[in-house]
Amino acid sequence: MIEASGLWRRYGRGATAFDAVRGVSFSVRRGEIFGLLGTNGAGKTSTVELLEGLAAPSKGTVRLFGAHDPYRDRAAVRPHTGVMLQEGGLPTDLTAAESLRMWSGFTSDPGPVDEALDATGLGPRGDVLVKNLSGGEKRRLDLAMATLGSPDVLFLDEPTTGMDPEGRRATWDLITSLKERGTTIVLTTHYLEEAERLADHLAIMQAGRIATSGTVEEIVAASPSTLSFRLPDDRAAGDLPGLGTLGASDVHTEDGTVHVSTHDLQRTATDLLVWARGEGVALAGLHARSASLEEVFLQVAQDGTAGADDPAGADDPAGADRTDGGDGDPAEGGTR
Ligand SMILES: Nc1ncnc2c1ncn2[C@@H]1O[C@H](COP(=O)(O)OP(=O)(O)OP(=O)(O)O)[C@@H](O)[C@H]1O
Repeated sequence: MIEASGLWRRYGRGATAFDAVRGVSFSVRRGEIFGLLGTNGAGKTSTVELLEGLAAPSKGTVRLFGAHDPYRDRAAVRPHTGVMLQEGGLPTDLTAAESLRMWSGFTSDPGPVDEALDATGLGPRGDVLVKNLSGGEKRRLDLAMATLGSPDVLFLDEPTTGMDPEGRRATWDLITSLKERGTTIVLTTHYLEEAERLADHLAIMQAGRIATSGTVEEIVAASPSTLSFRLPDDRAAGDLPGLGTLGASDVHTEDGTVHVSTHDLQRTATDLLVWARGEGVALAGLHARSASLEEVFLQVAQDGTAGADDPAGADDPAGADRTDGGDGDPAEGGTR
């Protein structure tokens, strides 16, 4: 349903040019939820706007529904897509229900407004002016608008930011039910739990690039698992078998607890326990766990920071061949 190949997005030109997206590729199949994660400024929104057809890439291609360029074939693509931007820009002097009714007029095949209000938990707030809705309620209204036309592809940019835990869970349920009806969804989020719960596969962006991608299991499996324990007072980490013997990648001690990192948890745990039994050593508080998505995310953020001072486009020898903000084409200007 979505194919992004070698996407670049450059803001500005000349000395102030900045490549916010630097060679991003991925594909999303029908009925999948694709999660895009990354630190602030990593390039998520800049990427999603290219998928939405709000701007053209400086380089690379986007195809929706097999053959359509969402920027050039906007008229064909737009009726089948739903977009929830990070900032909705709703008219503030309409009520929630009036906003949805107005939006119905722009939407092909809109569903009933009452259903959209109920599905997003706004049923009792339909007659409230948008300017009087809370931040979380406005996000719900944005979501109601994005889903009003039962889109085949739905773009959700940080859909639950500002929502309370109940609203977040209700939104997760709604997103899950949309997926069950076959909607293809691209989701950006800062909530790792949200990505873990919803996304079939995800990518973590850093400094305009995809640092890692796959299912949560695949992403986490690439990072080491950890065995933690305390040794008796008369023992130190140096007494343990060597890294090679344990199949471990690192051993370090922090506040009296030994942490052993390994990509083969079963082997390292077995070898460690066999050693402990042979030596008559008790491993107090022994704890084994796989890496978490949070650890991988933090690792990517750290590595990316270290390498983020590349000059814009330094590894793009051809240079971006189109720029945002030029040539009198309003859609190519910065959209925010
Ligand atoms: N119109 C613009 N002109 C110049 N730079 C821009 C423009 N829009 C975005 N940027 C820059 O591009 C980079 C990526 O921004 P983007 O909004 O895509 O990041 P993001 O991953 O969505 O961040 P966040 O999680 O904070 O929403 C940032 O450094 C941002 O300052």
